[in-house]
Amino acid sequence: MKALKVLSVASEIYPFVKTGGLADVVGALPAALASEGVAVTTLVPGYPAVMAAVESSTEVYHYADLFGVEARLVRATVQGLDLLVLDAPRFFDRAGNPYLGADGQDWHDNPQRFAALSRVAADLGLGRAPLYVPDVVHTHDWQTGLTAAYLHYSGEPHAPTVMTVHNLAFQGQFSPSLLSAIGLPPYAFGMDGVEYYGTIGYLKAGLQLSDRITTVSPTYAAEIRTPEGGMGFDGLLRSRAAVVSGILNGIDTTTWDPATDPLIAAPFDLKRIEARAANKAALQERLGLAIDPDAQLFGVVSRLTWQKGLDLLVDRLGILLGTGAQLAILGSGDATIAEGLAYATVLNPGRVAMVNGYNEGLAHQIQAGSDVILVPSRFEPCGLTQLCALRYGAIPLVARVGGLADTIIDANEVARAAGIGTGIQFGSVTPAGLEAAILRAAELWRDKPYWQAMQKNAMKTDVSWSRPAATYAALYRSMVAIPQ
Ligand SMILES: Nc1ncnc2c1ncn2[C@@H]1O[C@H](COP(=O)(O)OP(=O)(O)O[C@H]2O[C@H](CO)[C@@H](O)[C@H](O)[C@H]2O)[C@@H](O)[C@H]1O
Repeated sequence: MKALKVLSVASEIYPFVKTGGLADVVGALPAALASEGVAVTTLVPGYPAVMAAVESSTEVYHYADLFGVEARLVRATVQGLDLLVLDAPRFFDRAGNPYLGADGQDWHDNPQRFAALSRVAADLGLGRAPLYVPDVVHTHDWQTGLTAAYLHYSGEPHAPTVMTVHNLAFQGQFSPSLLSAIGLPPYAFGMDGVEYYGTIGYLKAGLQLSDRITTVSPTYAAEIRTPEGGMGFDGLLRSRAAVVSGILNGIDTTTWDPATDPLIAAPFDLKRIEARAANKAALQERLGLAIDPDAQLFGVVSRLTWQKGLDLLVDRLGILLGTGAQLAILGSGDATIAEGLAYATVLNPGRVAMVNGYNEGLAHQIQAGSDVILVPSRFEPCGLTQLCALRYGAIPLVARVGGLADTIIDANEVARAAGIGTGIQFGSVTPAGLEAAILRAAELWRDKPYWQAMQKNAMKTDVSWSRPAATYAALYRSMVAIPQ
């Protein structure tokens, strides 16, 4: 079968630039899809970290004036990834976060920066760079949403588009006065175009004008079509329900392999599950927690935002500690949430530890050494942390929302009797809901044979990219038949 050429377009990609799970998925898709006969090329902005990684490249296109700046589009293979890099120094050669300046505010020219990324993706989709012409254009999140608009308003034949929503909370809304500056015609500013509650909506444009829409779990695909979960887009998504689907994320099972992980203290697998104990002791030691094999150790690896529900944990910390448990947190983000958690460590030395920051090694150690991984999210499109937890035999305790609902089998009475169950879910994402789940976790912890059965069930769960990749490949193949 002829390899299908898919242009994936995103504002971040692991291992070069990551602020969240989007980067992990964008970085993992190419390898996962290669075995499905799909050749993915990823278009990303030329941030300093990306430019530094590019050793040699070929120029594919040159822009004398891309929304006011000069730019080159170059192609390079870096660490096995086939990249198209938008080298536009005046937009992307800036230290720090892809979206925010050192003052924590959005870069003032974000509308132009991400319009430029989308404009280039559209030019490729229109076949304007003969060195690379994709069969399908796959965009991710609001930063690439205008791609579908540029293609649509070109009025020319072009590659079909699919947009994946990793998080509906980030919508990219900008002033309508920018319409001509970002190269859109006046008639694009309507309900069936890019207009969104009086603004130009980048995510709106993608959701309205892409041929297909996916999100990262079936449950989230259903939730976003409801007023509670739609964040303003439920009506649009209901009207486009026929082209909306949910495809679960996977994780890189080579990087996340407890049998070979060089970042953890002691390797283990299904047959040597008892070796987890050495990882637990090493983690307790590293974080200054009491070295106690019997204390149930809860771990958190998370962005600290309202979405992730960690304020609920602060609220019910007393309950958790009351069961004799310990808590290890790694997170970065919202200063108020971080302060609440840091204060808890001061009050509970040896029982609560918090590391504020981004740390990959520690993330692996928390997965390998914790007994439970907490993910009390208010909403969760898919979630990767609980997938890593399954693979590492750390029992996920999760809110029953989005991809968390789809990936964890709750160890309720029926599941327990049947010997199935991979984790603990709670339905009401409130302090009381979390409290009940923590108390259930404590009770299950006392039933050691069942706890170990759960760990084994968890570790046997397929969290790889193989099934999702096959589903994406089938979707792309169904799209190349779309007449434009
Ligand atoms: N301080 C830290 N140090 C080290 N590692 C850290 C870390 N904080 C987070 N991580 C890791 O980064 C990844 C983030 O994944 P999430 O699924 O939580 O993504 P996020 O909510 O950012 O993204 C959105 O996109 C992804 C991808 O589609 C969806 O799964 C998700 O539901 C959606 O909200 C996880 O592997 C996590 O362990």
